[in-house]
Amino acid sequence: MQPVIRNIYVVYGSVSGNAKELARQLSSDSELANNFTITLKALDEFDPTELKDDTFTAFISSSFGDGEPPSNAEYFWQSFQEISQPLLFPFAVFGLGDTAYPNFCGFSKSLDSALSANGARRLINRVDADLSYRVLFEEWKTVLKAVLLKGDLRAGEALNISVSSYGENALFSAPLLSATKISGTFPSLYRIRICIKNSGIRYQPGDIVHLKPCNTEPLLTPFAYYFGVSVAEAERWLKEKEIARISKAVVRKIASAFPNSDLKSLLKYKNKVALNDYMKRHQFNDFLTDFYPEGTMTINEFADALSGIEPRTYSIASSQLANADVLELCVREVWSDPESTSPKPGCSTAYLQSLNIGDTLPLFVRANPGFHYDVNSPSILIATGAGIAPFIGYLQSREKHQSSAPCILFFGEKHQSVDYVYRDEIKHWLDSGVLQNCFVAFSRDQETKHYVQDSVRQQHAAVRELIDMGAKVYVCGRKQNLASQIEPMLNALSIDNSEDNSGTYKMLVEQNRLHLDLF
Ligand SMILES: Cc1cc2nc3c(=O)[nH]c(=O)nc-3n(C[C@H](O)[C@H](O)[C@H](O)COP(=O)(O)O)c2cc1C
Repeated sequence: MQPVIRNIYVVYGSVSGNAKELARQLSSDSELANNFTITLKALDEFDPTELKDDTFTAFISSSFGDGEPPSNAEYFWQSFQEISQPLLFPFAVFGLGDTAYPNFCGFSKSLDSALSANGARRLINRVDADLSYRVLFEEWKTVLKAVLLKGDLRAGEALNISVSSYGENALFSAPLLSATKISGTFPSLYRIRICIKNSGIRYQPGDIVHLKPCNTEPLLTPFAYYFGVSVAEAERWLKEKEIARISKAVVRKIASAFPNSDLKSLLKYKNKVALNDYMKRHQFNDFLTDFYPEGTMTINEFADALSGIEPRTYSIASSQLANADVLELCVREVWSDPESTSPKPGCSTAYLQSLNIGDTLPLFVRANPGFHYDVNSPSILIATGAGIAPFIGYLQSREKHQSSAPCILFFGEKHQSVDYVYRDEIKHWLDSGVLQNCFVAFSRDQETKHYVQDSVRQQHAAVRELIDMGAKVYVCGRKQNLASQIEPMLNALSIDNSEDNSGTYKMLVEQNRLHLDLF
């Protein structure tokens, strides 16, 4: 016979207060309070070895870092590892987390299995809740009451409401809603709209989509020719292999299995720059024809040496506040050696171009907390090209929040006539006061190149004013174009005639007001 439960401990681990609020709510439930003695504690104040089998413990905790305990559960978790005696009490775990983190509900999952491994009796199946935790909490509470007040143990064993998280080994298949070319200068930008309805995916502007493409006909055909097989056969061996991006590790593997003197020389340290340049401008089919006569290796020997396709990452270009079921991307097409007479599409470019509306894209979303937007703070957004993507999400969320903190946008591209992407949306945001100003820099519209950093310098007074108001600065664009420009661009804003001209950049970094997303 199971011992009678007389007491309930509600213990929580919480940083920003979500788990604590749920714990408070549970501990003050009148039906439970009428039947049990209830104690509410933070996990760090709780000693599980004190509990007897007449005390049910409800663990409610979030996860932080890489699926680690929140700060007020760290001491508990460390002491827990040292417990040697068996635990006898009945328990249930309700975890709060965010599916955008790779280790979704990592701490509550570890806690649930460690309690059970130490002998504690799980009365209710664990719940892994995402940001919509309130709805799941109500369901959990109903089951908890059925178990504790009515002795309905089956209800606890049958509960199955956890949110599953997506990752590299559990991709969500998201139907394509539309793919529109939105800029003219080659290589172009595309606006991709994807349906995430019923996925449970929650994201914030600034977060990242990992898309796992596969190789399609334009990439597979040259391999079919080279190996003398059908495209279907090439697809069978190479569909999921990284054939568009050459990596040193794979080149070394092939060179060691199939020695070649030219390749051996290229792999020497002194030829590092030449090798990097070769890898940047070529794909593996060029590599095969450049170094190996046909017949040197079979398609399966070649496939064995290759690695699997790495997911491609893109900044999300939308806010879920604007549309919870749709996720947007702003993607630049990739061609190897775009200046040559016969550029070849990258894997993801060819893959996206092969899709029809309604086809599904395998993906997952990861949080990027360093680039989340603070709607309550004045802000300066600086983007080049596809770097506009997260800022579209920021501006959508500003609109929904009716943010009154001022915001200005700088955007750089090549030609105003064909590359001014999101022009209508920007105009709407300017007209409606969501955005206070937008300064554009089109580099190729005049004799001397004019870049986004030149616009920032020109608008010195407006930028300085916002910085003095405490503005946060967000910069997104290609590393190659922007990385070396940011520090001088911001330091040029330091007060005129000031002796210390290194002030603004250092100050923004020290105050955590400079957010960079360079790709
Ligand atoms: C910096 C940071 C790191 C986080 N790391 C994780 C994580 O690794 N796994 C997870 O599931 N959730 C993670 N989260 C999400 C929190 O667990 C989630 O927001 C939770 O609702 C917070 O609850 P609390 O207010 O009780 O602490 C993280 C949140 C932040 C801000």
